[in-house]
Amino acid sequence: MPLNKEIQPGDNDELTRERLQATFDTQQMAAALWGSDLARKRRELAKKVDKLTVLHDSKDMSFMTREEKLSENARKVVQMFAHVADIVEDPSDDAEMFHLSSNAIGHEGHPFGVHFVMFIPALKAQADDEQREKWLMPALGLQLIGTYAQTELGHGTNLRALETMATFDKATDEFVIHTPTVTALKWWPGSLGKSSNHAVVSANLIIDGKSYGHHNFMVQIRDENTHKPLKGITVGDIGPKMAYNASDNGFLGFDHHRIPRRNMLMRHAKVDKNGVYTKPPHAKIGYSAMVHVRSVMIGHQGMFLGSASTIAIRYSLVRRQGEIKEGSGEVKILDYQTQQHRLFPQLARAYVFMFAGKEVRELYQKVLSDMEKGETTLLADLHALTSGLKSVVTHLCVAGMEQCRMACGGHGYSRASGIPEIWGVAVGGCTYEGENMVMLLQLARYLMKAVKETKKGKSLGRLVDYLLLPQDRHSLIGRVPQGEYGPHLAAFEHIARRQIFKVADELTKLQDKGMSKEIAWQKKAVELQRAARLHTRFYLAACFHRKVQSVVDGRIREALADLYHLHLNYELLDMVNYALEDAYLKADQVDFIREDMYRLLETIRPNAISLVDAFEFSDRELRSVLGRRDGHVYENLYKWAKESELNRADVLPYFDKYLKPMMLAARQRSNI
Ligand SMILES: CCCCC/C=C\C/C=C\C/C=C\C/C=C\C/C=C/C(=O)SCCNC(=O)CCNC(=O)[C@H](O)C(C)(C)COP(=O)(O)OP(=O)(O)OC[C@H]1O[C@@H](n2cnc3c(N)ncnc32)[C@H](O)[C@@H]1OP(=O)(O)O
Ligand SMILES: Cc1cc2nc3c(=O)[nH]c(=O)nc-3n(C[C@H](O)[C@H](O)[C@H](O)COP(=O)(O)OP(=O)(O)OC[C@H]3O[C@@H](n4cnc5c(N)ncnc54)[C@H](O)[C@@H]3O)c2cc1C
Repeated sequence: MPLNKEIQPGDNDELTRERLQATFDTQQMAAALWGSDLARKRRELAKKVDKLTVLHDSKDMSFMTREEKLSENARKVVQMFAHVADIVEDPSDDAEMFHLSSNAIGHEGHPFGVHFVMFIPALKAQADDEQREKWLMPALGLQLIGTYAQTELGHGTNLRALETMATFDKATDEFVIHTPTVTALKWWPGSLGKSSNHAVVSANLIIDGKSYGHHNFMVQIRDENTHKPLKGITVGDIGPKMAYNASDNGFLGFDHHRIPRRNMLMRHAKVDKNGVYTKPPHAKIGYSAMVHVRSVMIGHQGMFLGSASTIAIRYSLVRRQGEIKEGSGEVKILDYQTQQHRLFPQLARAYVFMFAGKEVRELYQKVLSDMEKGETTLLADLHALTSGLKSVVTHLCVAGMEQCRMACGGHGYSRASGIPEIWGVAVGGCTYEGENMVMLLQLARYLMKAVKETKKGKSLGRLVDYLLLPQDRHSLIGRVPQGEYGPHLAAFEHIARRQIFKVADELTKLQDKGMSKEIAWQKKAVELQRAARLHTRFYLAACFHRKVQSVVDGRIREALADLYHLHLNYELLDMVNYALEDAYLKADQVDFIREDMYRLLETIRPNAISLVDAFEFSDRELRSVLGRRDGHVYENLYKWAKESELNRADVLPYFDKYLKPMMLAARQRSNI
C-alpha cells in the first residue's frame, strides 16, 4: 500500500511517480492538519457530495452572470440542507457544515453565509433565553434568513460614529429605528441585498434623549411570504465586487421603523419598560459576533492558501519548461530552486495558519462558555489574539496566493486555475471584520498595556509572558547544533520583544516631553503596528513548534518538522532587518539561515505533492483545472475554454455590428 493515498488508476504517470516518493501516510498527515475526526468526516462527505448530482455546479461559475451565480448557489444551498442528514454526521457542527458548503457550494457566497457565521452567533451570545426561543430556534431551523447589519456607508471601523438610531418610545414600548442621513445607510452586510428577511442591526440606543452607544436589535426587514421590504424599509444590493459575487451584499435604510422593545438583544445590556437601562458586564460584549468570525477566519484563510498551494504545486509537477542541463530534456518547473522557494514557504504558512486556527477556536469556545456565566476575564486576550492573527494571516495569505498564481505562469491568470476567485475572497478578509491596520493597532494597545504590567514584574496574560524574560544580546543560530531549532524560535521572540519595548519607550519619551498620549500614539503608529505584526509572527512560529512537538508518529513529525524549519528560516529572513538593527544576528548567521533554507527546499521537494495531497481537497472543492488530482491538465484546459460563452457561435453579433462595417468602410476608402 503506497503511503500517499491519492494514487488512482488513470492518473498522470508523472504525478503517480511523485506520489510514490512519500515518506509519510497522507491520511495520517490529514489527521494532523484537520484533526482525525474532521479529516474522516471531510473524506466521507466529499464522497457523498460526489454522488449527489443535485449538489453539483450546473456549469463552471466563471461563465455565469451575477444573477445566475446567486440563483445557482441558492439552489445548491437548499439542496444541501434537504440532504444534510444523509451527508454529515452532525449538522450542528459548524466545521463539518463549513466543509460541506465548501465542497458543494464553493466560496463565492450563498444566502446563508452571514446567517451562520454572524447572525446565529450574535443570537447565541447576545439574546436572552426568551429571545433565543423566538429567533434562534427558527434561525437554526431555516425558517428565516438573517444577516448582520453594522457597517454604514459613512463608517465601518469607528463604531462609535455609527448614526442609525434606536429611540425608545415609552408610550408604545417600542424602539423607533431610523436612518437620519445617507451616510447612515447600512452598507455591506452579506446576503442583505436580496436574500435576508431578518437582520441584527447595530443602532445607537437613545432613551429620553440620552445616547447609550450602539446596541444590537433584531429587525424583520422583509415580509415572510412576499419577500417585499416592510413599510419604512429600503433595501437592495450594493453591486458587483472584486470577488464573492454570489453574495448579495446590501444596503438598508429605515424611515422611523418601529420594533417592539424586546427586539433589543438583552442577554447582557437591558432596557425595561420604564426605560431603565442596565449596563452589560463588559463594554464590548456586544462585539462578540465579530470576534467569532475573526476566530473562524484564521483556519479558513489557511485553507485558502492551502488550496492555492495545492493547485500551484500539482501544476508545477505537470508543467515542463526549459532545461537545467542542456540536452537532458525539459524539467518539471518544480525542479527549479526559484519555484520551490516561491511555493514551499506558502505551503508551510498554510499548515501553520490551520494549526493556529484550531488553537484560536479552542480559546473562543472557552471565552464563550465563560461569557455564558457572566465571566469576561479572557475577552481582552481573545480580542488581542484574534485582532493580530486576523490581520497577519489574511495579509500573508493573499501575498502567498499571489505567489502561487504567478508560479503558474499564464495559466495562473486564467480563471481555470481557480486561484483568482479564492484570492478575491481571501483578500476581502483583509478588510472585513476590522480593517487589518486598525486591528493591528488594537493588538498594539494590548501590548503597550502588557509592557506596563511587565515593568511591575507582572504579566497581563499567557500570550505576553515572554515579555518578562531578559533579552539575549546575541543569537545562537549556527553557533550550537541545530536540534529542534530553539535558537531560531528564540530569535522570533527576541525581535518581537525588542520592538515592543522600543516603541513603548519611544511613547514614554514623547509623553515625557509633554506630548499628549494620543498624539504620541500617532507619531509611533507605524512602529506600533510593526510590534503587533512581530508579536503575531512569533505566536505563529511558537504554535508551529507546539504542533510538531505534539505529533507522536515519527514519519509525520519529521515531514512536519521540515516544513516548520523552513518556516522559521524563511520568516526570519523576511524580518531580518529587525535582527540586524541591534546586531543580534551577524552576517554569517544570516548566510547560515539562507543555506539551511535552500537545503530544506531540496529535502521537502520529494514530499511536495504528498504534503498538498494531505489537505485532501476534492477536485470538486478545489474547482481548478490546473490543480486536478489526476494531473490531466492540458486536455481539460482545452475543454474548459470551449465552454466559454464567447464560443457559443463562430461569429458574434458585435462583429457584424461594429467591426465589419468599419473594415468595409476602410476597404472602400482605400479603393477610391
Ligand atoms: C451553510 C452552512 C455554512 C456554514 C458557514 C460557516 C462559515 C461561513 C464561511 C464564510 C463566511 C461567509 C461570509 C463572511 C464574510 C464576511 C462577513 C463580514 C462581516 C463584517 O465585516 S461585520 C462588521 C465588522 N466590523 C468591524 O470589525 C469593525 C471594526 N471596528 C471595531 O471592532 C471597533 O470599532 C474597534 C476598532 C475595535 C474600536 O472600538 P471602540 O469601541 O471604539 O473601542 P476602543 O476605544 O478602540 O477600545 C476600547 C477598549 O475596548 C477593547 N475592545 C475593542 N473591541 C473589543 C472586543 N471585540 N472585545 C474585547 N475588547 C475589545 C479595546 O481593546 C480597548 O481596550 P482598552 O483596555 O485598551 O481600553
Ligand atoms: C466582503 C465584505 C463583506 C462584508 N460583510 C459585512 C457584513 O456582513 N456586515 C457588516 O456590517 N459589514 C460588512 N462588511 C464591512 C466591513 O466590516 C468594513 O468594510 C470594515 O470593517 C472596514 O471598515 P471601512 O470600510 O469603514 O474602512 P475604513 O475605516 O474607512 O478604512 C479605510 C482606511 O482608513 C484606515 N483607518 C480607519 N480608521 C483608522 C484608525 N483609527 N487608525 C488608523 N487607520 C485607520 C484603514 O486602515 C484603511 O486604510 C463587509 C466588507 C467586505 C469587504
